Amino acid sequence: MSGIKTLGQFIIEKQADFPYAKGELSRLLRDIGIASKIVNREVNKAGLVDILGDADTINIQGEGQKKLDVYANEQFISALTSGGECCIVASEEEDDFVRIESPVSKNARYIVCIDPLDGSSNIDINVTVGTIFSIYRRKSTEGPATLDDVLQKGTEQVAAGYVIYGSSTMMVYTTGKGVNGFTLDPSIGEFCLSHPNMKIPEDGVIYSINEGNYVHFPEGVKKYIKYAQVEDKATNRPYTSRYIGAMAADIHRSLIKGGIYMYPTTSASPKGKLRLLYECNPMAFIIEQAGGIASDGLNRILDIEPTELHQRVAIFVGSPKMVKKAEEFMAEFSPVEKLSEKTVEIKTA
Ligand SMILES: O=P(O)(O)OC[C@H]1O[C@](O)(COP(=O)(O)O)[C@@H](O)[C@@H]1O
Ligand SMILES: [Mg+2]
Ligand SMILES: [Mg+2]
Repeated sequence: MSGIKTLGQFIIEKQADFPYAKGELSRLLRDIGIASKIVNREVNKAGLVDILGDADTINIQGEGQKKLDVYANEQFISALTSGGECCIVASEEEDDFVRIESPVSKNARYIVCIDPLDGSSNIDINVTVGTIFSIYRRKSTEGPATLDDVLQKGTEQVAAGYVIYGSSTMMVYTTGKGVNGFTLDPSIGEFCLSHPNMKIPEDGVIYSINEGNYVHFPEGVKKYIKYAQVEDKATNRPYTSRYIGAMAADIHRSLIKGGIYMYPTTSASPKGKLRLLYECNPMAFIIEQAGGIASDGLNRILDIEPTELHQRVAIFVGSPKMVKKAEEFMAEFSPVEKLSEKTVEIKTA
């Protein structure tokens, strides 16, 4: 056979990295791969069938759902239900976590957190969208899995990945032993290893942020953006600005080319906009595994203790040199510091 290695073959080969594992995680990844191929099929013909546009429903986040948000959510839950390895799915599109109670999942011990369709506002205009997922092991096997099993820190992830439905369709994932990327070959209907052992460049020249929110950004972010725009040949500035509006795609670009992606707090979203469980933790795990950094501007994303299912958080993620620089600005101008300065002012007045 040719030198092609399919996702299925790769997963089986990597099973040897986990000698005590029974293949459940591999089967879970396989199920996610299958659902993503079904979603890919619909995304690719979205303009031809009645699947574009709004679903006329609102999710728990208060965001209008697209028909494809709903469709992708159903496909992933259905694949994870019939696969038998998942006991709970926590989805961005569901108000509460979904407990999987089928005869085949009786002994299932994995939790999947998922953003079934990321960047869904791109779908109507034929621009890249994605899927982001994160996998945890249940804390205990006693009784039914609970919310406590879902609310684990990002450091507890056993695997995470994303799929981007772009000019080609790719799945990128990690099980904590590096990052590998697979491109869907439509002629054989298989994800094939195309980007082995992915490493993010140490530095980059692309910054990615929704600059329309500029006036609402914290001072540290405003200062970083100005820094990015100043001419300085020694540090390759001014940087280039790029923003697709689908986190998975924007971070994928950083992973390949180097760069920083930021979604800070704003006055409209004082806790940040992106979701810790479905978006930030999985992308942070992948980027760290590729040699990058992911923080909320001051603290490592993976160390944040989740307290609620749909928790939001600020994120600065990408090439280590760029994220460290942005963190320097955040530390210098953080509200915490400002608050203490203010306290001093009040005390001395
Ligand atoms: O339009 P904004 O505010 O820049 O937000 C874009 C961000 O929101 C998201 O689209 C949220 O994803 P969903 O489509 O899953 O809700 C991110 O992927 C993206 O980076
Ligand atoms: Mg999203
Ligand atoms: Mg989504």
